[in-house]
Amino acid sequence: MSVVRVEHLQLNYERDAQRVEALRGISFDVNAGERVAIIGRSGGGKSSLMRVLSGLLSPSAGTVEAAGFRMEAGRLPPRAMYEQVGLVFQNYGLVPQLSALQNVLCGRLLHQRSASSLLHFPGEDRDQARALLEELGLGERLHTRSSRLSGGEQQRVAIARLLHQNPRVMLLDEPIASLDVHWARMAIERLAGGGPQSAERALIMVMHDLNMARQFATRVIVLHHGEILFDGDPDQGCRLLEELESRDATDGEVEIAVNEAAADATAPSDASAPAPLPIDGLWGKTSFYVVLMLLIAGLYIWSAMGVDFSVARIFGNADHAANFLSRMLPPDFSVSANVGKSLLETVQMALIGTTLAAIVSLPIATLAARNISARPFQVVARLILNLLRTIPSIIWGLFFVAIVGLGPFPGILALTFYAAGYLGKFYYEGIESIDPRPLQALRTVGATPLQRFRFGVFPQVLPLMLGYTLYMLEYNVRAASILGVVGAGGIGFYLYTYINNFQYDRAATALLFLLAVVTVLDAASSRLRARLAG
Ligand SMILES: Nc1ncnc2c1ncn2[C@@H]1O[C@H](COP(=O)(O)OP(=O)(O)OP(=O)(O)O)[C@@H](O)[C@H]1O
Repeated sequence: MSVVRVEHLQLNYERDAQRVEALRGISFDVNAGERVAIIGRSGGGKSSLMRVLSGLLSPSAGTVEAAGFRMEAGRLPPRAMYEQVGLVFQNYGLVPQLSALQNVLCGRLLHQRSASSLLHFPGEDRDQARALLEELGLGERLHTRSSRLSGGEQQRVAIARLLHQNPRVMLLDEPIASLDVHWARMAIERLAGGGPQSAERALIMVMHDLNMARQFATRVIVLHHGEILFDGDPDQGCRLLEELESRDATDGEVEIAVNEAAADATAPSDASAPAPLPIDGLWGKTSFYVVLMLLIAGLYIWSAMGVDFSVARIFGNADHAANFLSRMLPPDFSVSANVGKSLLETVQMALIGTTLAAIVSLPIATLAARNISARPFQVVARLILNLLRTIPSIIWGLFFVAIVGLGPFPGILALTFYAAGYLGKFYYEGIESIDPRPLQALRTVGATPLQRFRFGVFPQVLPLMLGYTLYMLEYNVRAASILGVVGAGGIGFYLYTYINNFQYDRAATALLFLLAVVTVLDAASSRLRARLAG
């Protein structure tokens, strides 16, 4: 009984405004119980075929039917197909920050319908995932982050995930390339299912190792330049490819020899003679840089004149500066109690403001990220974040003092709004920089968009987000220290009052306290951020 039917399948890519025909109208059927190896030279279209069979790309023309689900031009399959069709990616497609066990559990995402599955998987699923990993020799690595596993171990985790998904059609893009013969045999036998299951399953595997293809496949398809060159007996197919490869290798040698001869013939007779200097080009470049430097210098002079910038004014008023500094010393520590209390309030404001900003900005950033959100949401979310960022925290402070009155509360709101603008930008840029391959893999286990965010995006971006949030906290302590100027709480109130009343020795105490707190916080935050980055 055929479980995969491919008819006149074409797949084109666009590259540099040119059409690349990766698959040129191929047709074949695969029956339950078959183990088909797709082999061929590099660029022949093997991975492209896998992407279409797994529903990651829709055909440019022709149709594909996998386990009863039909795909055609512009039509991707429904999520339900992944109950029947699964894929092991060439690059494994594991989420690097999740453990081996968690990655395998992702194979069951299609079956997890309750919201609680975003936090934990049922015990039965966990037991089965554990057993699969033990079977594949990874019993000691259950809780190891997949990024810390070797290539062969990662490949076995990806195979265990597919086994946990347990589809009828198993697609495998070089599934055993990193495995030794023992684990390769073990994995293929396990995938084929053994017993009654083997009659129901179909394995379609891209393979580079022809010995493995001979050993493990019941049928071989040779893909060459997007066309099927051969479909049938494994030994015959592998021999054909070997011939093709040796013929191409010989052609290559001839080509290289011909090219070398041609290069010799055109080489200048005195190879050691220096090449003449392109005088015109050199002068052109130099004059360009001279003009550029003059323009930049002009820009600085224009700006300095515009703001009446004068070095003489700094040095000419040195006695004022000395007077100002001398009045700060020695600091008046009699105000330590008040200053200490307001400094504590400053830190509390920054802590609450930053936390609220992180909570507010995460959903907005998710909507703003190009790789996971739709265009209209991106535009609106980015506009909101731009607006929040454009207004300085002190102006937000003024707004909120006018709305809710004096005290630290409007200060917290000001910090929340201002920091949310920055954090949102940092977060969405972080989300856009994640590795897209694990997300694709989660699509092929039938994960919902929310599940893809929870298990694919969030673990990848979390260390980065925590780092940014800590950095924002550092920044917010400084920002909170000035909000008191507009009556929005914190140490700024005392700083402003002391300076206005010419009590510079008291202001010095407030500044020293602030410096101490900021220094301690910076050191702690840098350490934490370094650990998160590692
Ligand atoms: N995203 C893409 N955009 C443009 N062209 C692509 C893209 N992916 C693949 N191609 C082109 O399509 C053709 C088939 O590529 P494909 O990756 O399917 O080959 P392959 O047989 O899997 O190669 P390999 O054995 O090296 O992995 C190649 O010419 C390749 O350059």
